[in-house]
Amino acid sequence: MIRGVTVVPVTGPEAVIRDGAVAVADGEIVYVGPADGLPDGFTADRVLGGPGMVALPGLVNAHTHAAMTLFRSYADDLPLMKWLEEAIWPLEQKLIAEDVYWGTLLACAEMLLGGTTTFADMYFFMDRVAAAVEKSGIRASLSRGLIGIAPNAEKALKESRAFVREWHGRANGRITCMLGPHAPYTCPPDYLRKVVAMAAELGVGIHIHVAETRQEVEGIKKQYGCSPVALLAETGLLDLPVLAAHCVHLSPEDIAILAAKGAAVAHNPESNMKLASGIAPVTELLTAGVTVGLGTDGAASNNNLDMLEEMRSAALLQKVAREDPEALPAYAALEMATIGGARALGLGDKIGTLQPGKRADIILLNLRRPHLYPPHDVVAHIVYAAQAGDVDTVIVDGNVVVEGGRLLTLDLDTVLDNARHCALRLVGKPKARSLL
Ligand SMILES: N[C@@H](CCSC[C@H]1O[C@@H](n2cnc3c(=O)[nH]cnc32)[C@H](O)[C@@H]1O)C(=O)O
Ligand SMILES: [Zn+2]
Repeated sequence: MIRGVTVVPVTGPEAVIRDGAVAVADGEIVYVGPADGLPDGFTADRVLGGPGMVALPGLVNAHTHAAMTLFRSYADDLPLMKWLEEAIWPLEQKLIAEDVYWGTLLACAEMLLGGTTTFADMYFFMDRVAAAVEKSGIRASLSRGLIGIAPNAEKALKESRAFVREWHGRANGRITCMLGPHAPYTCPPDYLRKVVAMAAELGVGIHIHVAETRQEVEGIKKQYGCSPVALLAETGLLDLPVLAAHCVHLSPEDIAILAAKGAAVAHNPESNMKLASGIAPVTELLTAGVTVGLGTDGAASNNNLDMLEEMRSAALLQKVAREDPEALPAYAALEMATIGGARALGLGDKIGTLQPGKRADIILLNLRRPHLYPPHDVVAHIVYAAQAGDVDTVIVDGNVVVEGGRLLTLDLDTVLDNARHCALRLVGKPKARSLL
């Protein structure tokens, strides 16, 4: 049980419970409300919380490549295609299973300590990613990245099927799976059709990068005579549950298609800013009724996995883009980082708000900090002023994994040392400013 806290359940813009309580049994939330409204005779084996603490749903990072933490600050200040083709993809050729395991554990440590309880990942060596998720105690939706034009395209598709069969629903349901065709520019329509057939057969959704850059949209138009979104609709991909990352360059028709098909978008404002990809039409997407989650993308293009910071960036970016301070208000950003992301991952019934019947993915922020005083507006504080270091407690699926700002599931020094060792082997000769 959590008590003596302010509860922000993310069930409505005004829903704030002062002196609230959240009770959990068998990993499920059984009560959310005022502390004095708890059922008579309710006893708890363990009581968390205290003055100055705020309980809210764990944050959902709706798009990342966790093991790319190993490439953090390896290649900065480049546009997407140059970054991918000249820096990242050559290094990824050298990745071994061990690297992905330690890189993912590093990401899980960073995310949990910053209040993220769920992430959507697209990468490879996914068995190792799943093992890291299982060990760290975080929740994740995992997709094996598929590049249709690569020599391993068919093999990767087979691997995906085996991966979904083995891992979907594992770790007490903390792990779910999707198929991960990388993007329309790396997966030709015929390949996408095979992915669609397999996803339908397995009963899983699809995680894909869409309309990330102007160059992508122009290339697809030239090759197929339509937009990336229209091309995906044509292959039948949008008839399945879809998590579309980026969606920066969309026409009004594209937005209408996404809305009509019920596709969800993962908005990644910091990655989009850093790679100078552009500004996603988040306000228009929300107005059209599209589900929008929030993601960091990989640490190599962000360069952190901090969802509190990402909420702030999302809100500020919409305001600047539209020259409208009322655009994407604090509560809308908080929704995107919680229930929006949960829905985008197909987990809207399970997580994303604090409500009875949902799994207990709960975080406590400590508001008794100089930069969070005085607390005029708790939601504005969470979005505009809080930092990862304010996360005190993290609960995933009813298990306490962070307490007093310390990770209980992993030995941090071991994770850091192994990640450094992997990074050093990958780059060979460190660059001048490297501290490896
Ligand atoms: N190369 C893999 C499959 C790709 S996994 C997903 C890929 O997405 C790449 N990636 C990361 N961020 C972005 C982005 O913002 N846009 C496009 N691709 C990205 C990432 O580097 C990785 O190569 C194989 O051997 O089968
Ligand atoms: Zn990505």
